Amino acid sequence: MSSESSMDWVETRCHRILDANLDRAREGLRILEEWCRFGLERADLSATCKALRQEVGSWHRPKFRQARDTTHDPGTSLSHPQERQRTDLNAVLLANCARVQEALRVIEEYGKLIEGDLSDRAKAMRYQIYVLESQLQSRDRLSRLRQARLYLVTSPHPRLLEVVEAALSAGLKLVQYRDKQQEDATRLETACRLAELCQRYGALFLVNDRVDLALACGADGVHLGQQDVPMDVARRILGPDRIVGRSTTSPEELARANAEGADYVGVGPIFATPTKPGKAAAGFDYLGYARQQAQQPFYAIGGIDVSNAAAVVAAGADRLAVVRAIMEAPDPKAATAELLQML
Ligand SMILES: Cc1ncc(COP(=O)(O)OP(=O)(O)O)c(N)n1
Ligand SMILES: Cc1nc(C(=O)O)sc1CCOP(=O)(O)O
Ligand SMILES: [Mg+2]
Repeated sequence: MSSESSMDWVETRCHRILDANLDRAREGLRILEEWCRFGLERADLSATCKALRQEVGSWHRPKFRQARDTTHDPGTSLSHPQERQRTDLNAVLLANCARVQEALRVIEEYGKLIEGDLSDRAKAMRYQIYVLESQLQSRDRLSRLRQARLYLVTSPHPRLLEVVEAALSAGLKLVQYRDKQQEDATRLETACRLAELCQRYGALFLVNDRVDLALACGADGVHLGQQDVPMDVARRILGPDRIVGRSTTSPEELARANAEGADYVGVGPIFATPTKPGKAAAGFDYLGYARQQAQQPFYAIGGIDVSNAAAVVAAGADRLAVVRAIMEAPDPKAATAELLQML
């Protein structure tokens, strides 16, 4: 093969690679656009996806399409089990964000051999997709939070991961790691393991009190009490895309949580509880008040289990947070399933 033809040979194959990845990027953007438009009903996000998709389309030169040779493409029959698996909507969004990012990375690299401007534009767009992914994750976190009716707040347990996994296997979708005794190194390690476990089950994972630990383990958010850092500090540290919850026990505390834009609030303790000794019950009166006044999802908490969950729901709670009802259950999976059934 002469050097000229070998150059043509490489160039033709680079055109094929660019052709395939331009299609891949456009297809992935279309999938994200459909959720933004019909799922989130977010005109701004769907317009962003549409504009990005149109721009990628404008890069698709005829010479790239002419290089297409699907018949001899060995990749058409290749597949990986993970490509067929989508555990939930979030997995669809994440997989297609990754698909677009990878395609743009390929266009950026091979574009350097063909068209420098194309490479630069692919690199710039890739960073836009990272931002879009965070926005989708944030919207997704809040929509997943709204769907989560049962909230497990953990307590120290010799087989903590096992208990939490049992509850996750029953369909639990919201976990908060709460441990006031351990030293930080152990808490960080446990938080990281719980974060990984929850991600595997498509559940949201938050850390109690400690914004630093929440940041370090990549948690979906943090739960703040009345004595913890201000909400704006937590958001500045975690970024705008994470969930920040606040405990409330009174109309004054609820008003403050509403004003500071808490993503959700705890409402309790409904009943006095040994898990939080010394805190008087706020009772059904405050629960009824919160139902009227809360401007965000609220979780009734404090002394709740299967024996009184129906009464708490009847008194106005749509969502429940529990510690002992699952952490101290002989069968955490069954206890979780029963509570979910009641919600
Ligand atoms: C969902 C939920 N609601 C309330 C609390 C209590 O938080 P806080 O007031 O910070 O008290 P401690 O949990 O820190 O003892 C919570 N953790 N989760
Ligand atoms: C962690 C916590 N916060 C509360 C509040 O009212 O803010 S009550 C509580 C403990 C709830 O434990 P159990 O489900 O075992 O009663
Ligand atoms: Mg606290």
